[in-house]
Amino acid sequence: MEKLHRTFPGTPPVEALRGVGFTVRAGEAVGLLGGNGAGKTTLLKILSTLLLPSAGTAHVCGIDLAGDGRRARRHLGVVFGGDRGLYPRLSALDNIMFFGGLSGRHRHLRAHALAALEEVGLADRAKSRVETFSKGMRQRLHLAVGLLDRPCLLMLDEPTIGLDLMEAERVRETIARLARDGTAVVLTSHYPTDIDRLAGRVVLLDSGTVSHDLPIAEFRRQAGFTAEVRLSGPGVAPRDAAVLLSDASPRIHQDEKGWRITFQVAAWDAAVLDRLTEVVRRHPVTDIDVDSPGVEAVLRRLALNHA
Ligand SMILES: Nc1ncnc2c1ncn2[C@@H]1O[C@H](COP(=O)(O)OP(=O)(O)OP(=O)(O)O)[C@@H](O)[C@H]1O
Repeated sequence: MEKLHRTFPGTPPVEALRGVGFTVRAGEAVGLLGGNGAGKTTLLKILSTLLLPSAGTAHVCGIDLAGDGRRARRHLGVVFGGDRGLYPRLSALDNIMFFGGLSGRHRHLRAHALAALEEVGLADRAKSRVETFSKGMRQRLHLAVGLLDRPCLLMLDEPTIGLDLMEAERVRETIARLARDGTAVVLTSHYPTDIDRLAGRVVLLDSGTVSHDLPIAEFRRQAGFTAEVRLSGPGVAPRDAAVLLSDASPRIHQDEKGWRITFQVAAWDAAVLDRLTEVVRRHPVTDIDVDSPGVEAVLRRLALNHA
């Protein structure tokens, strides 16, 4: 994508995209993030040829999306979250055959449809009506439709929305496998876990422009700390522990079961470890949890800086 602009007419006009450009390589999964109204859906619509940009260009597998949308579409897969866009009274196989037919694919359609169902773990339910499917199964069927043409670019808009933990994980596993096998993936999600688990890179949109485009490890470093540590123990929170850790802004939580002190480590070094050891030596610490910052911590920090 290069310098993509999209303005929606109105008074005043809305500039949804203001010069967005980035590249997604084969086998790369990019997490497309941004608050409500940042421009994610507009961008996905342009990339799936549903909307033309006001200016700028985008290519998929070397094909100009605006110039030859029909040919480009054969290389694109689009998966939206939620229940939209399936025919409940048709079987899974008939749904996928229908959408395959619409995209102009006729040769070996049935065999490809069955292979896509196999890929998402629905082969044994191929003949069942979609109205008998759980949300997770419907979402996997959406994925199967998106996979039918073996797209080189797969776009997923909130692919795990409304799914339980197990189903969300199954969907994520399928997406991760596709990226490993060489598909370029662009994924939006308001669930940080999706991005943490899947994205190799994060592109953050802010009011229609790219504010961050970083490998995931570097994006996580924007959180401003290396680790969050939680110490807990029985009884009353030790005051000197908070003093020992004072430059790490410790937060103390006390309840009837005991205490918990949470603090952030900017960078691990001997001084931090010494102070931690001192707390453990002086007090009956029963648990130490250490977490690296995830995407959520970064987004929280950026939102705070914004405010
Ligand atoms: N058809 C339209 N007509 C007018 N304005 C629109 C239209 N579609 C989107 N917009 C506006 O463009 C901006 C970007 O919207 P978009 O839906 O792309 O954001 P988003 O990042 O997908 O947000 P969300 O996370 O809430 O889905 C918003 O200000 C929105 O109101």
